[in-house]
Formats: sequence, C-alpha cells, structure tokens
Amino acid sequence: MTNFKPKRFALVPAAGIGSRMGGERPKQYLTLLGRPLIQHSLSVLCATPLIDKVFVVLSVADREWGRYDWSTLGPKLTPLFCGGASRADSVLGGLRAISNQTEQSDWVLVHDAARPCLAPWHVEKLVREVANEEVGGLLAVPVADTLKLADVQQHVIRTVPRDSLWQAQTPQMFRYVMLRRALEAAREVTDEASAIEAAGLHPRLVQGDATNLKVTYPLDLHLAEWILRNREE
Ligand SMILES: Nc1ccn([C@@H]2O[C@H](COP(=O)(O)OP(=O)(O)OP(=O)(O)O)[C@@H](O)[C@H]2O)c(=O)n1
Ligand SMILES: C[C@](O)(CO)[C@H](O)COP(=O)(O)O
Repeated sequence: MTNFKPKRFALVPAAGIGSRMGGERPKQYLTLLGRPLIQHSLSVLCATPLIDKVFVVLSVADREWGRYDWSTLGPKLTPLFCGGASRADSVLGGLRAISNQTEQSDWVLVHDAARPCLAPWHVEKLVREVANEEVGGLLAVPVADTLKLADVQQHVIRTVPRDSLWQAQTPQMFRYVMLRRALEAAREVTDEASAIEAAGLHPRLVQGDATNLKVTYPLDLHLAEWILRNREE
C-alpha cells in the first residue's frame, strides 16, 4: 500500500492594482519596514515547514516583481504571471497553472498578498484545525461591533444582530480539486469560501485575530507597520 500524504501549497494572489490605496504602485509593492509589503507574508509562508511550495499570482503586465531579489526566501517560491481581472480570476488562473504539480487531494492555502501581518501561528492554527475537516476552512474573526443596515442616504434602517457573524480573512484552505471546481462554477465571489459555499458546502471558521488585517486604505499601512514592529517573535 502506498503511504500517500497530501501536500500543502500556498497560492498568493498579487495581481491587484490597489485602487482604494491610491498609490503610484500596486500596494503589494509599497515599502513596509524596508521591504516590499508582499515579502512579509511570503517570508512566513516560505519559512514554515507546513507549506511545501509557495506560488505568487502576478499580473501578466507586472513590472515590479523583477526589480527585487527574492532568493533569500529560498527555493519554495515560484511566480506565476497569470493574474486575471478579479481576485477570483487570479486564484483560478493560479490553480490552473499549477495543475501539473498537484494531486486532487492536496491542500491549497490562498492568502492575500495584501495581508502582510500573517504570523506563523496563524498558519499553524489554520492547518491544525482544518486538517481533519472534510471541506476545508478559513481564518476569520467574530464581529465585535454593533452592525447597522443603511439606506442610500446613509440613514440606519435597522441594527443587524451580530451573533454568529464573522469577518473572513486569509489564508483560506481547501482541497485543490474542490476549490478549482467551485471557482469554475462561481466566478463572482470575493473569497474562496464563498465559492465553496455556493457549491452547498460549509467551510470551518478558525478564529484568527485582528492583526492579520488587509491593507486596503492608506491608514492600514500604518497599522500594519505598527503591528509588525510591536510583534513579539
Ligand atoms: N485582479 C485581481 C485583484 C486582486 N488580487 C489580489 O487579491 C488580494 C485582495 O484584493 P484587494 O485587497 O481588493 O486588492 P486590490 O484589488 O489590489 O485593491 P482594490 O480593490 O482597492 O483595487 C490582493 O492581494 C490583490 O493583489 C488579484 O490577485 N487579482
Ligand atoms: C478574501 C478577503 O480578504 C476576505 O476578507 C477579501 O474578501 C478580499 O477583499 P476584496 O477587497 O473583496 O478583494
């Protein structure tokens, strides 16, 4: 009998333009503590023994990646110049590009390039808690604020009960074949879990924390810098 052990691959969509950030360069290349923003999470993903390979999905028009030396991150890292028009298109393009390197049951951990404060313990907790899940799962945090439903004039219609509401983060961890099929069937989604849900399945929520923020607006870059500076290794 063969002792087949599924591998774990990280897939990092990094083909966005960062329109809400409004910078001169896509936000994944903005400088954060002296390094391109994307390098922070790539370092964590490349360093952990829990991940076999790390694929970065870049725009076909990317002119920034080649300006940096990535060799310090080691041999696990491979850029794929196959990004699409949306995040979901980029992830699907990446999954297709690695099809000859994956088995159906291998795990794929999709992580936003725009979340630079990913810590080793985030990855460890996700992998540990999802390992025995049939469907897969994602890091997320329970909603802490009171939620208001608004009309177009920005007046409150009503308060929405926040019980059972979580904010999705990344990484999101699913089996290669399940994720690819789900994304091929549901392209208008903003995360992988939504595609899996559209297939009628129920991903596991793994509680992360607010430090794994997504850099979306200029203030987020300052928050990310503060988090990384003050993190105890
Ligand atoms: N066509 C796209 C759009 C987004 N992304 C990636 O998906 C992640 C999350 O997306 P978001 O924060 O929305 O990034 P942008 O699309 O770059 O930002 P914006 O929506 O403000 O333009 C980012 O790492 C981004 O690079 C991608 O790979 N391909
Ligand atoms: C995947 C994600 O990071 C979960 O919070 C998020 O949905 C991606 O953000 P976008 O702005 O919708 O691309």
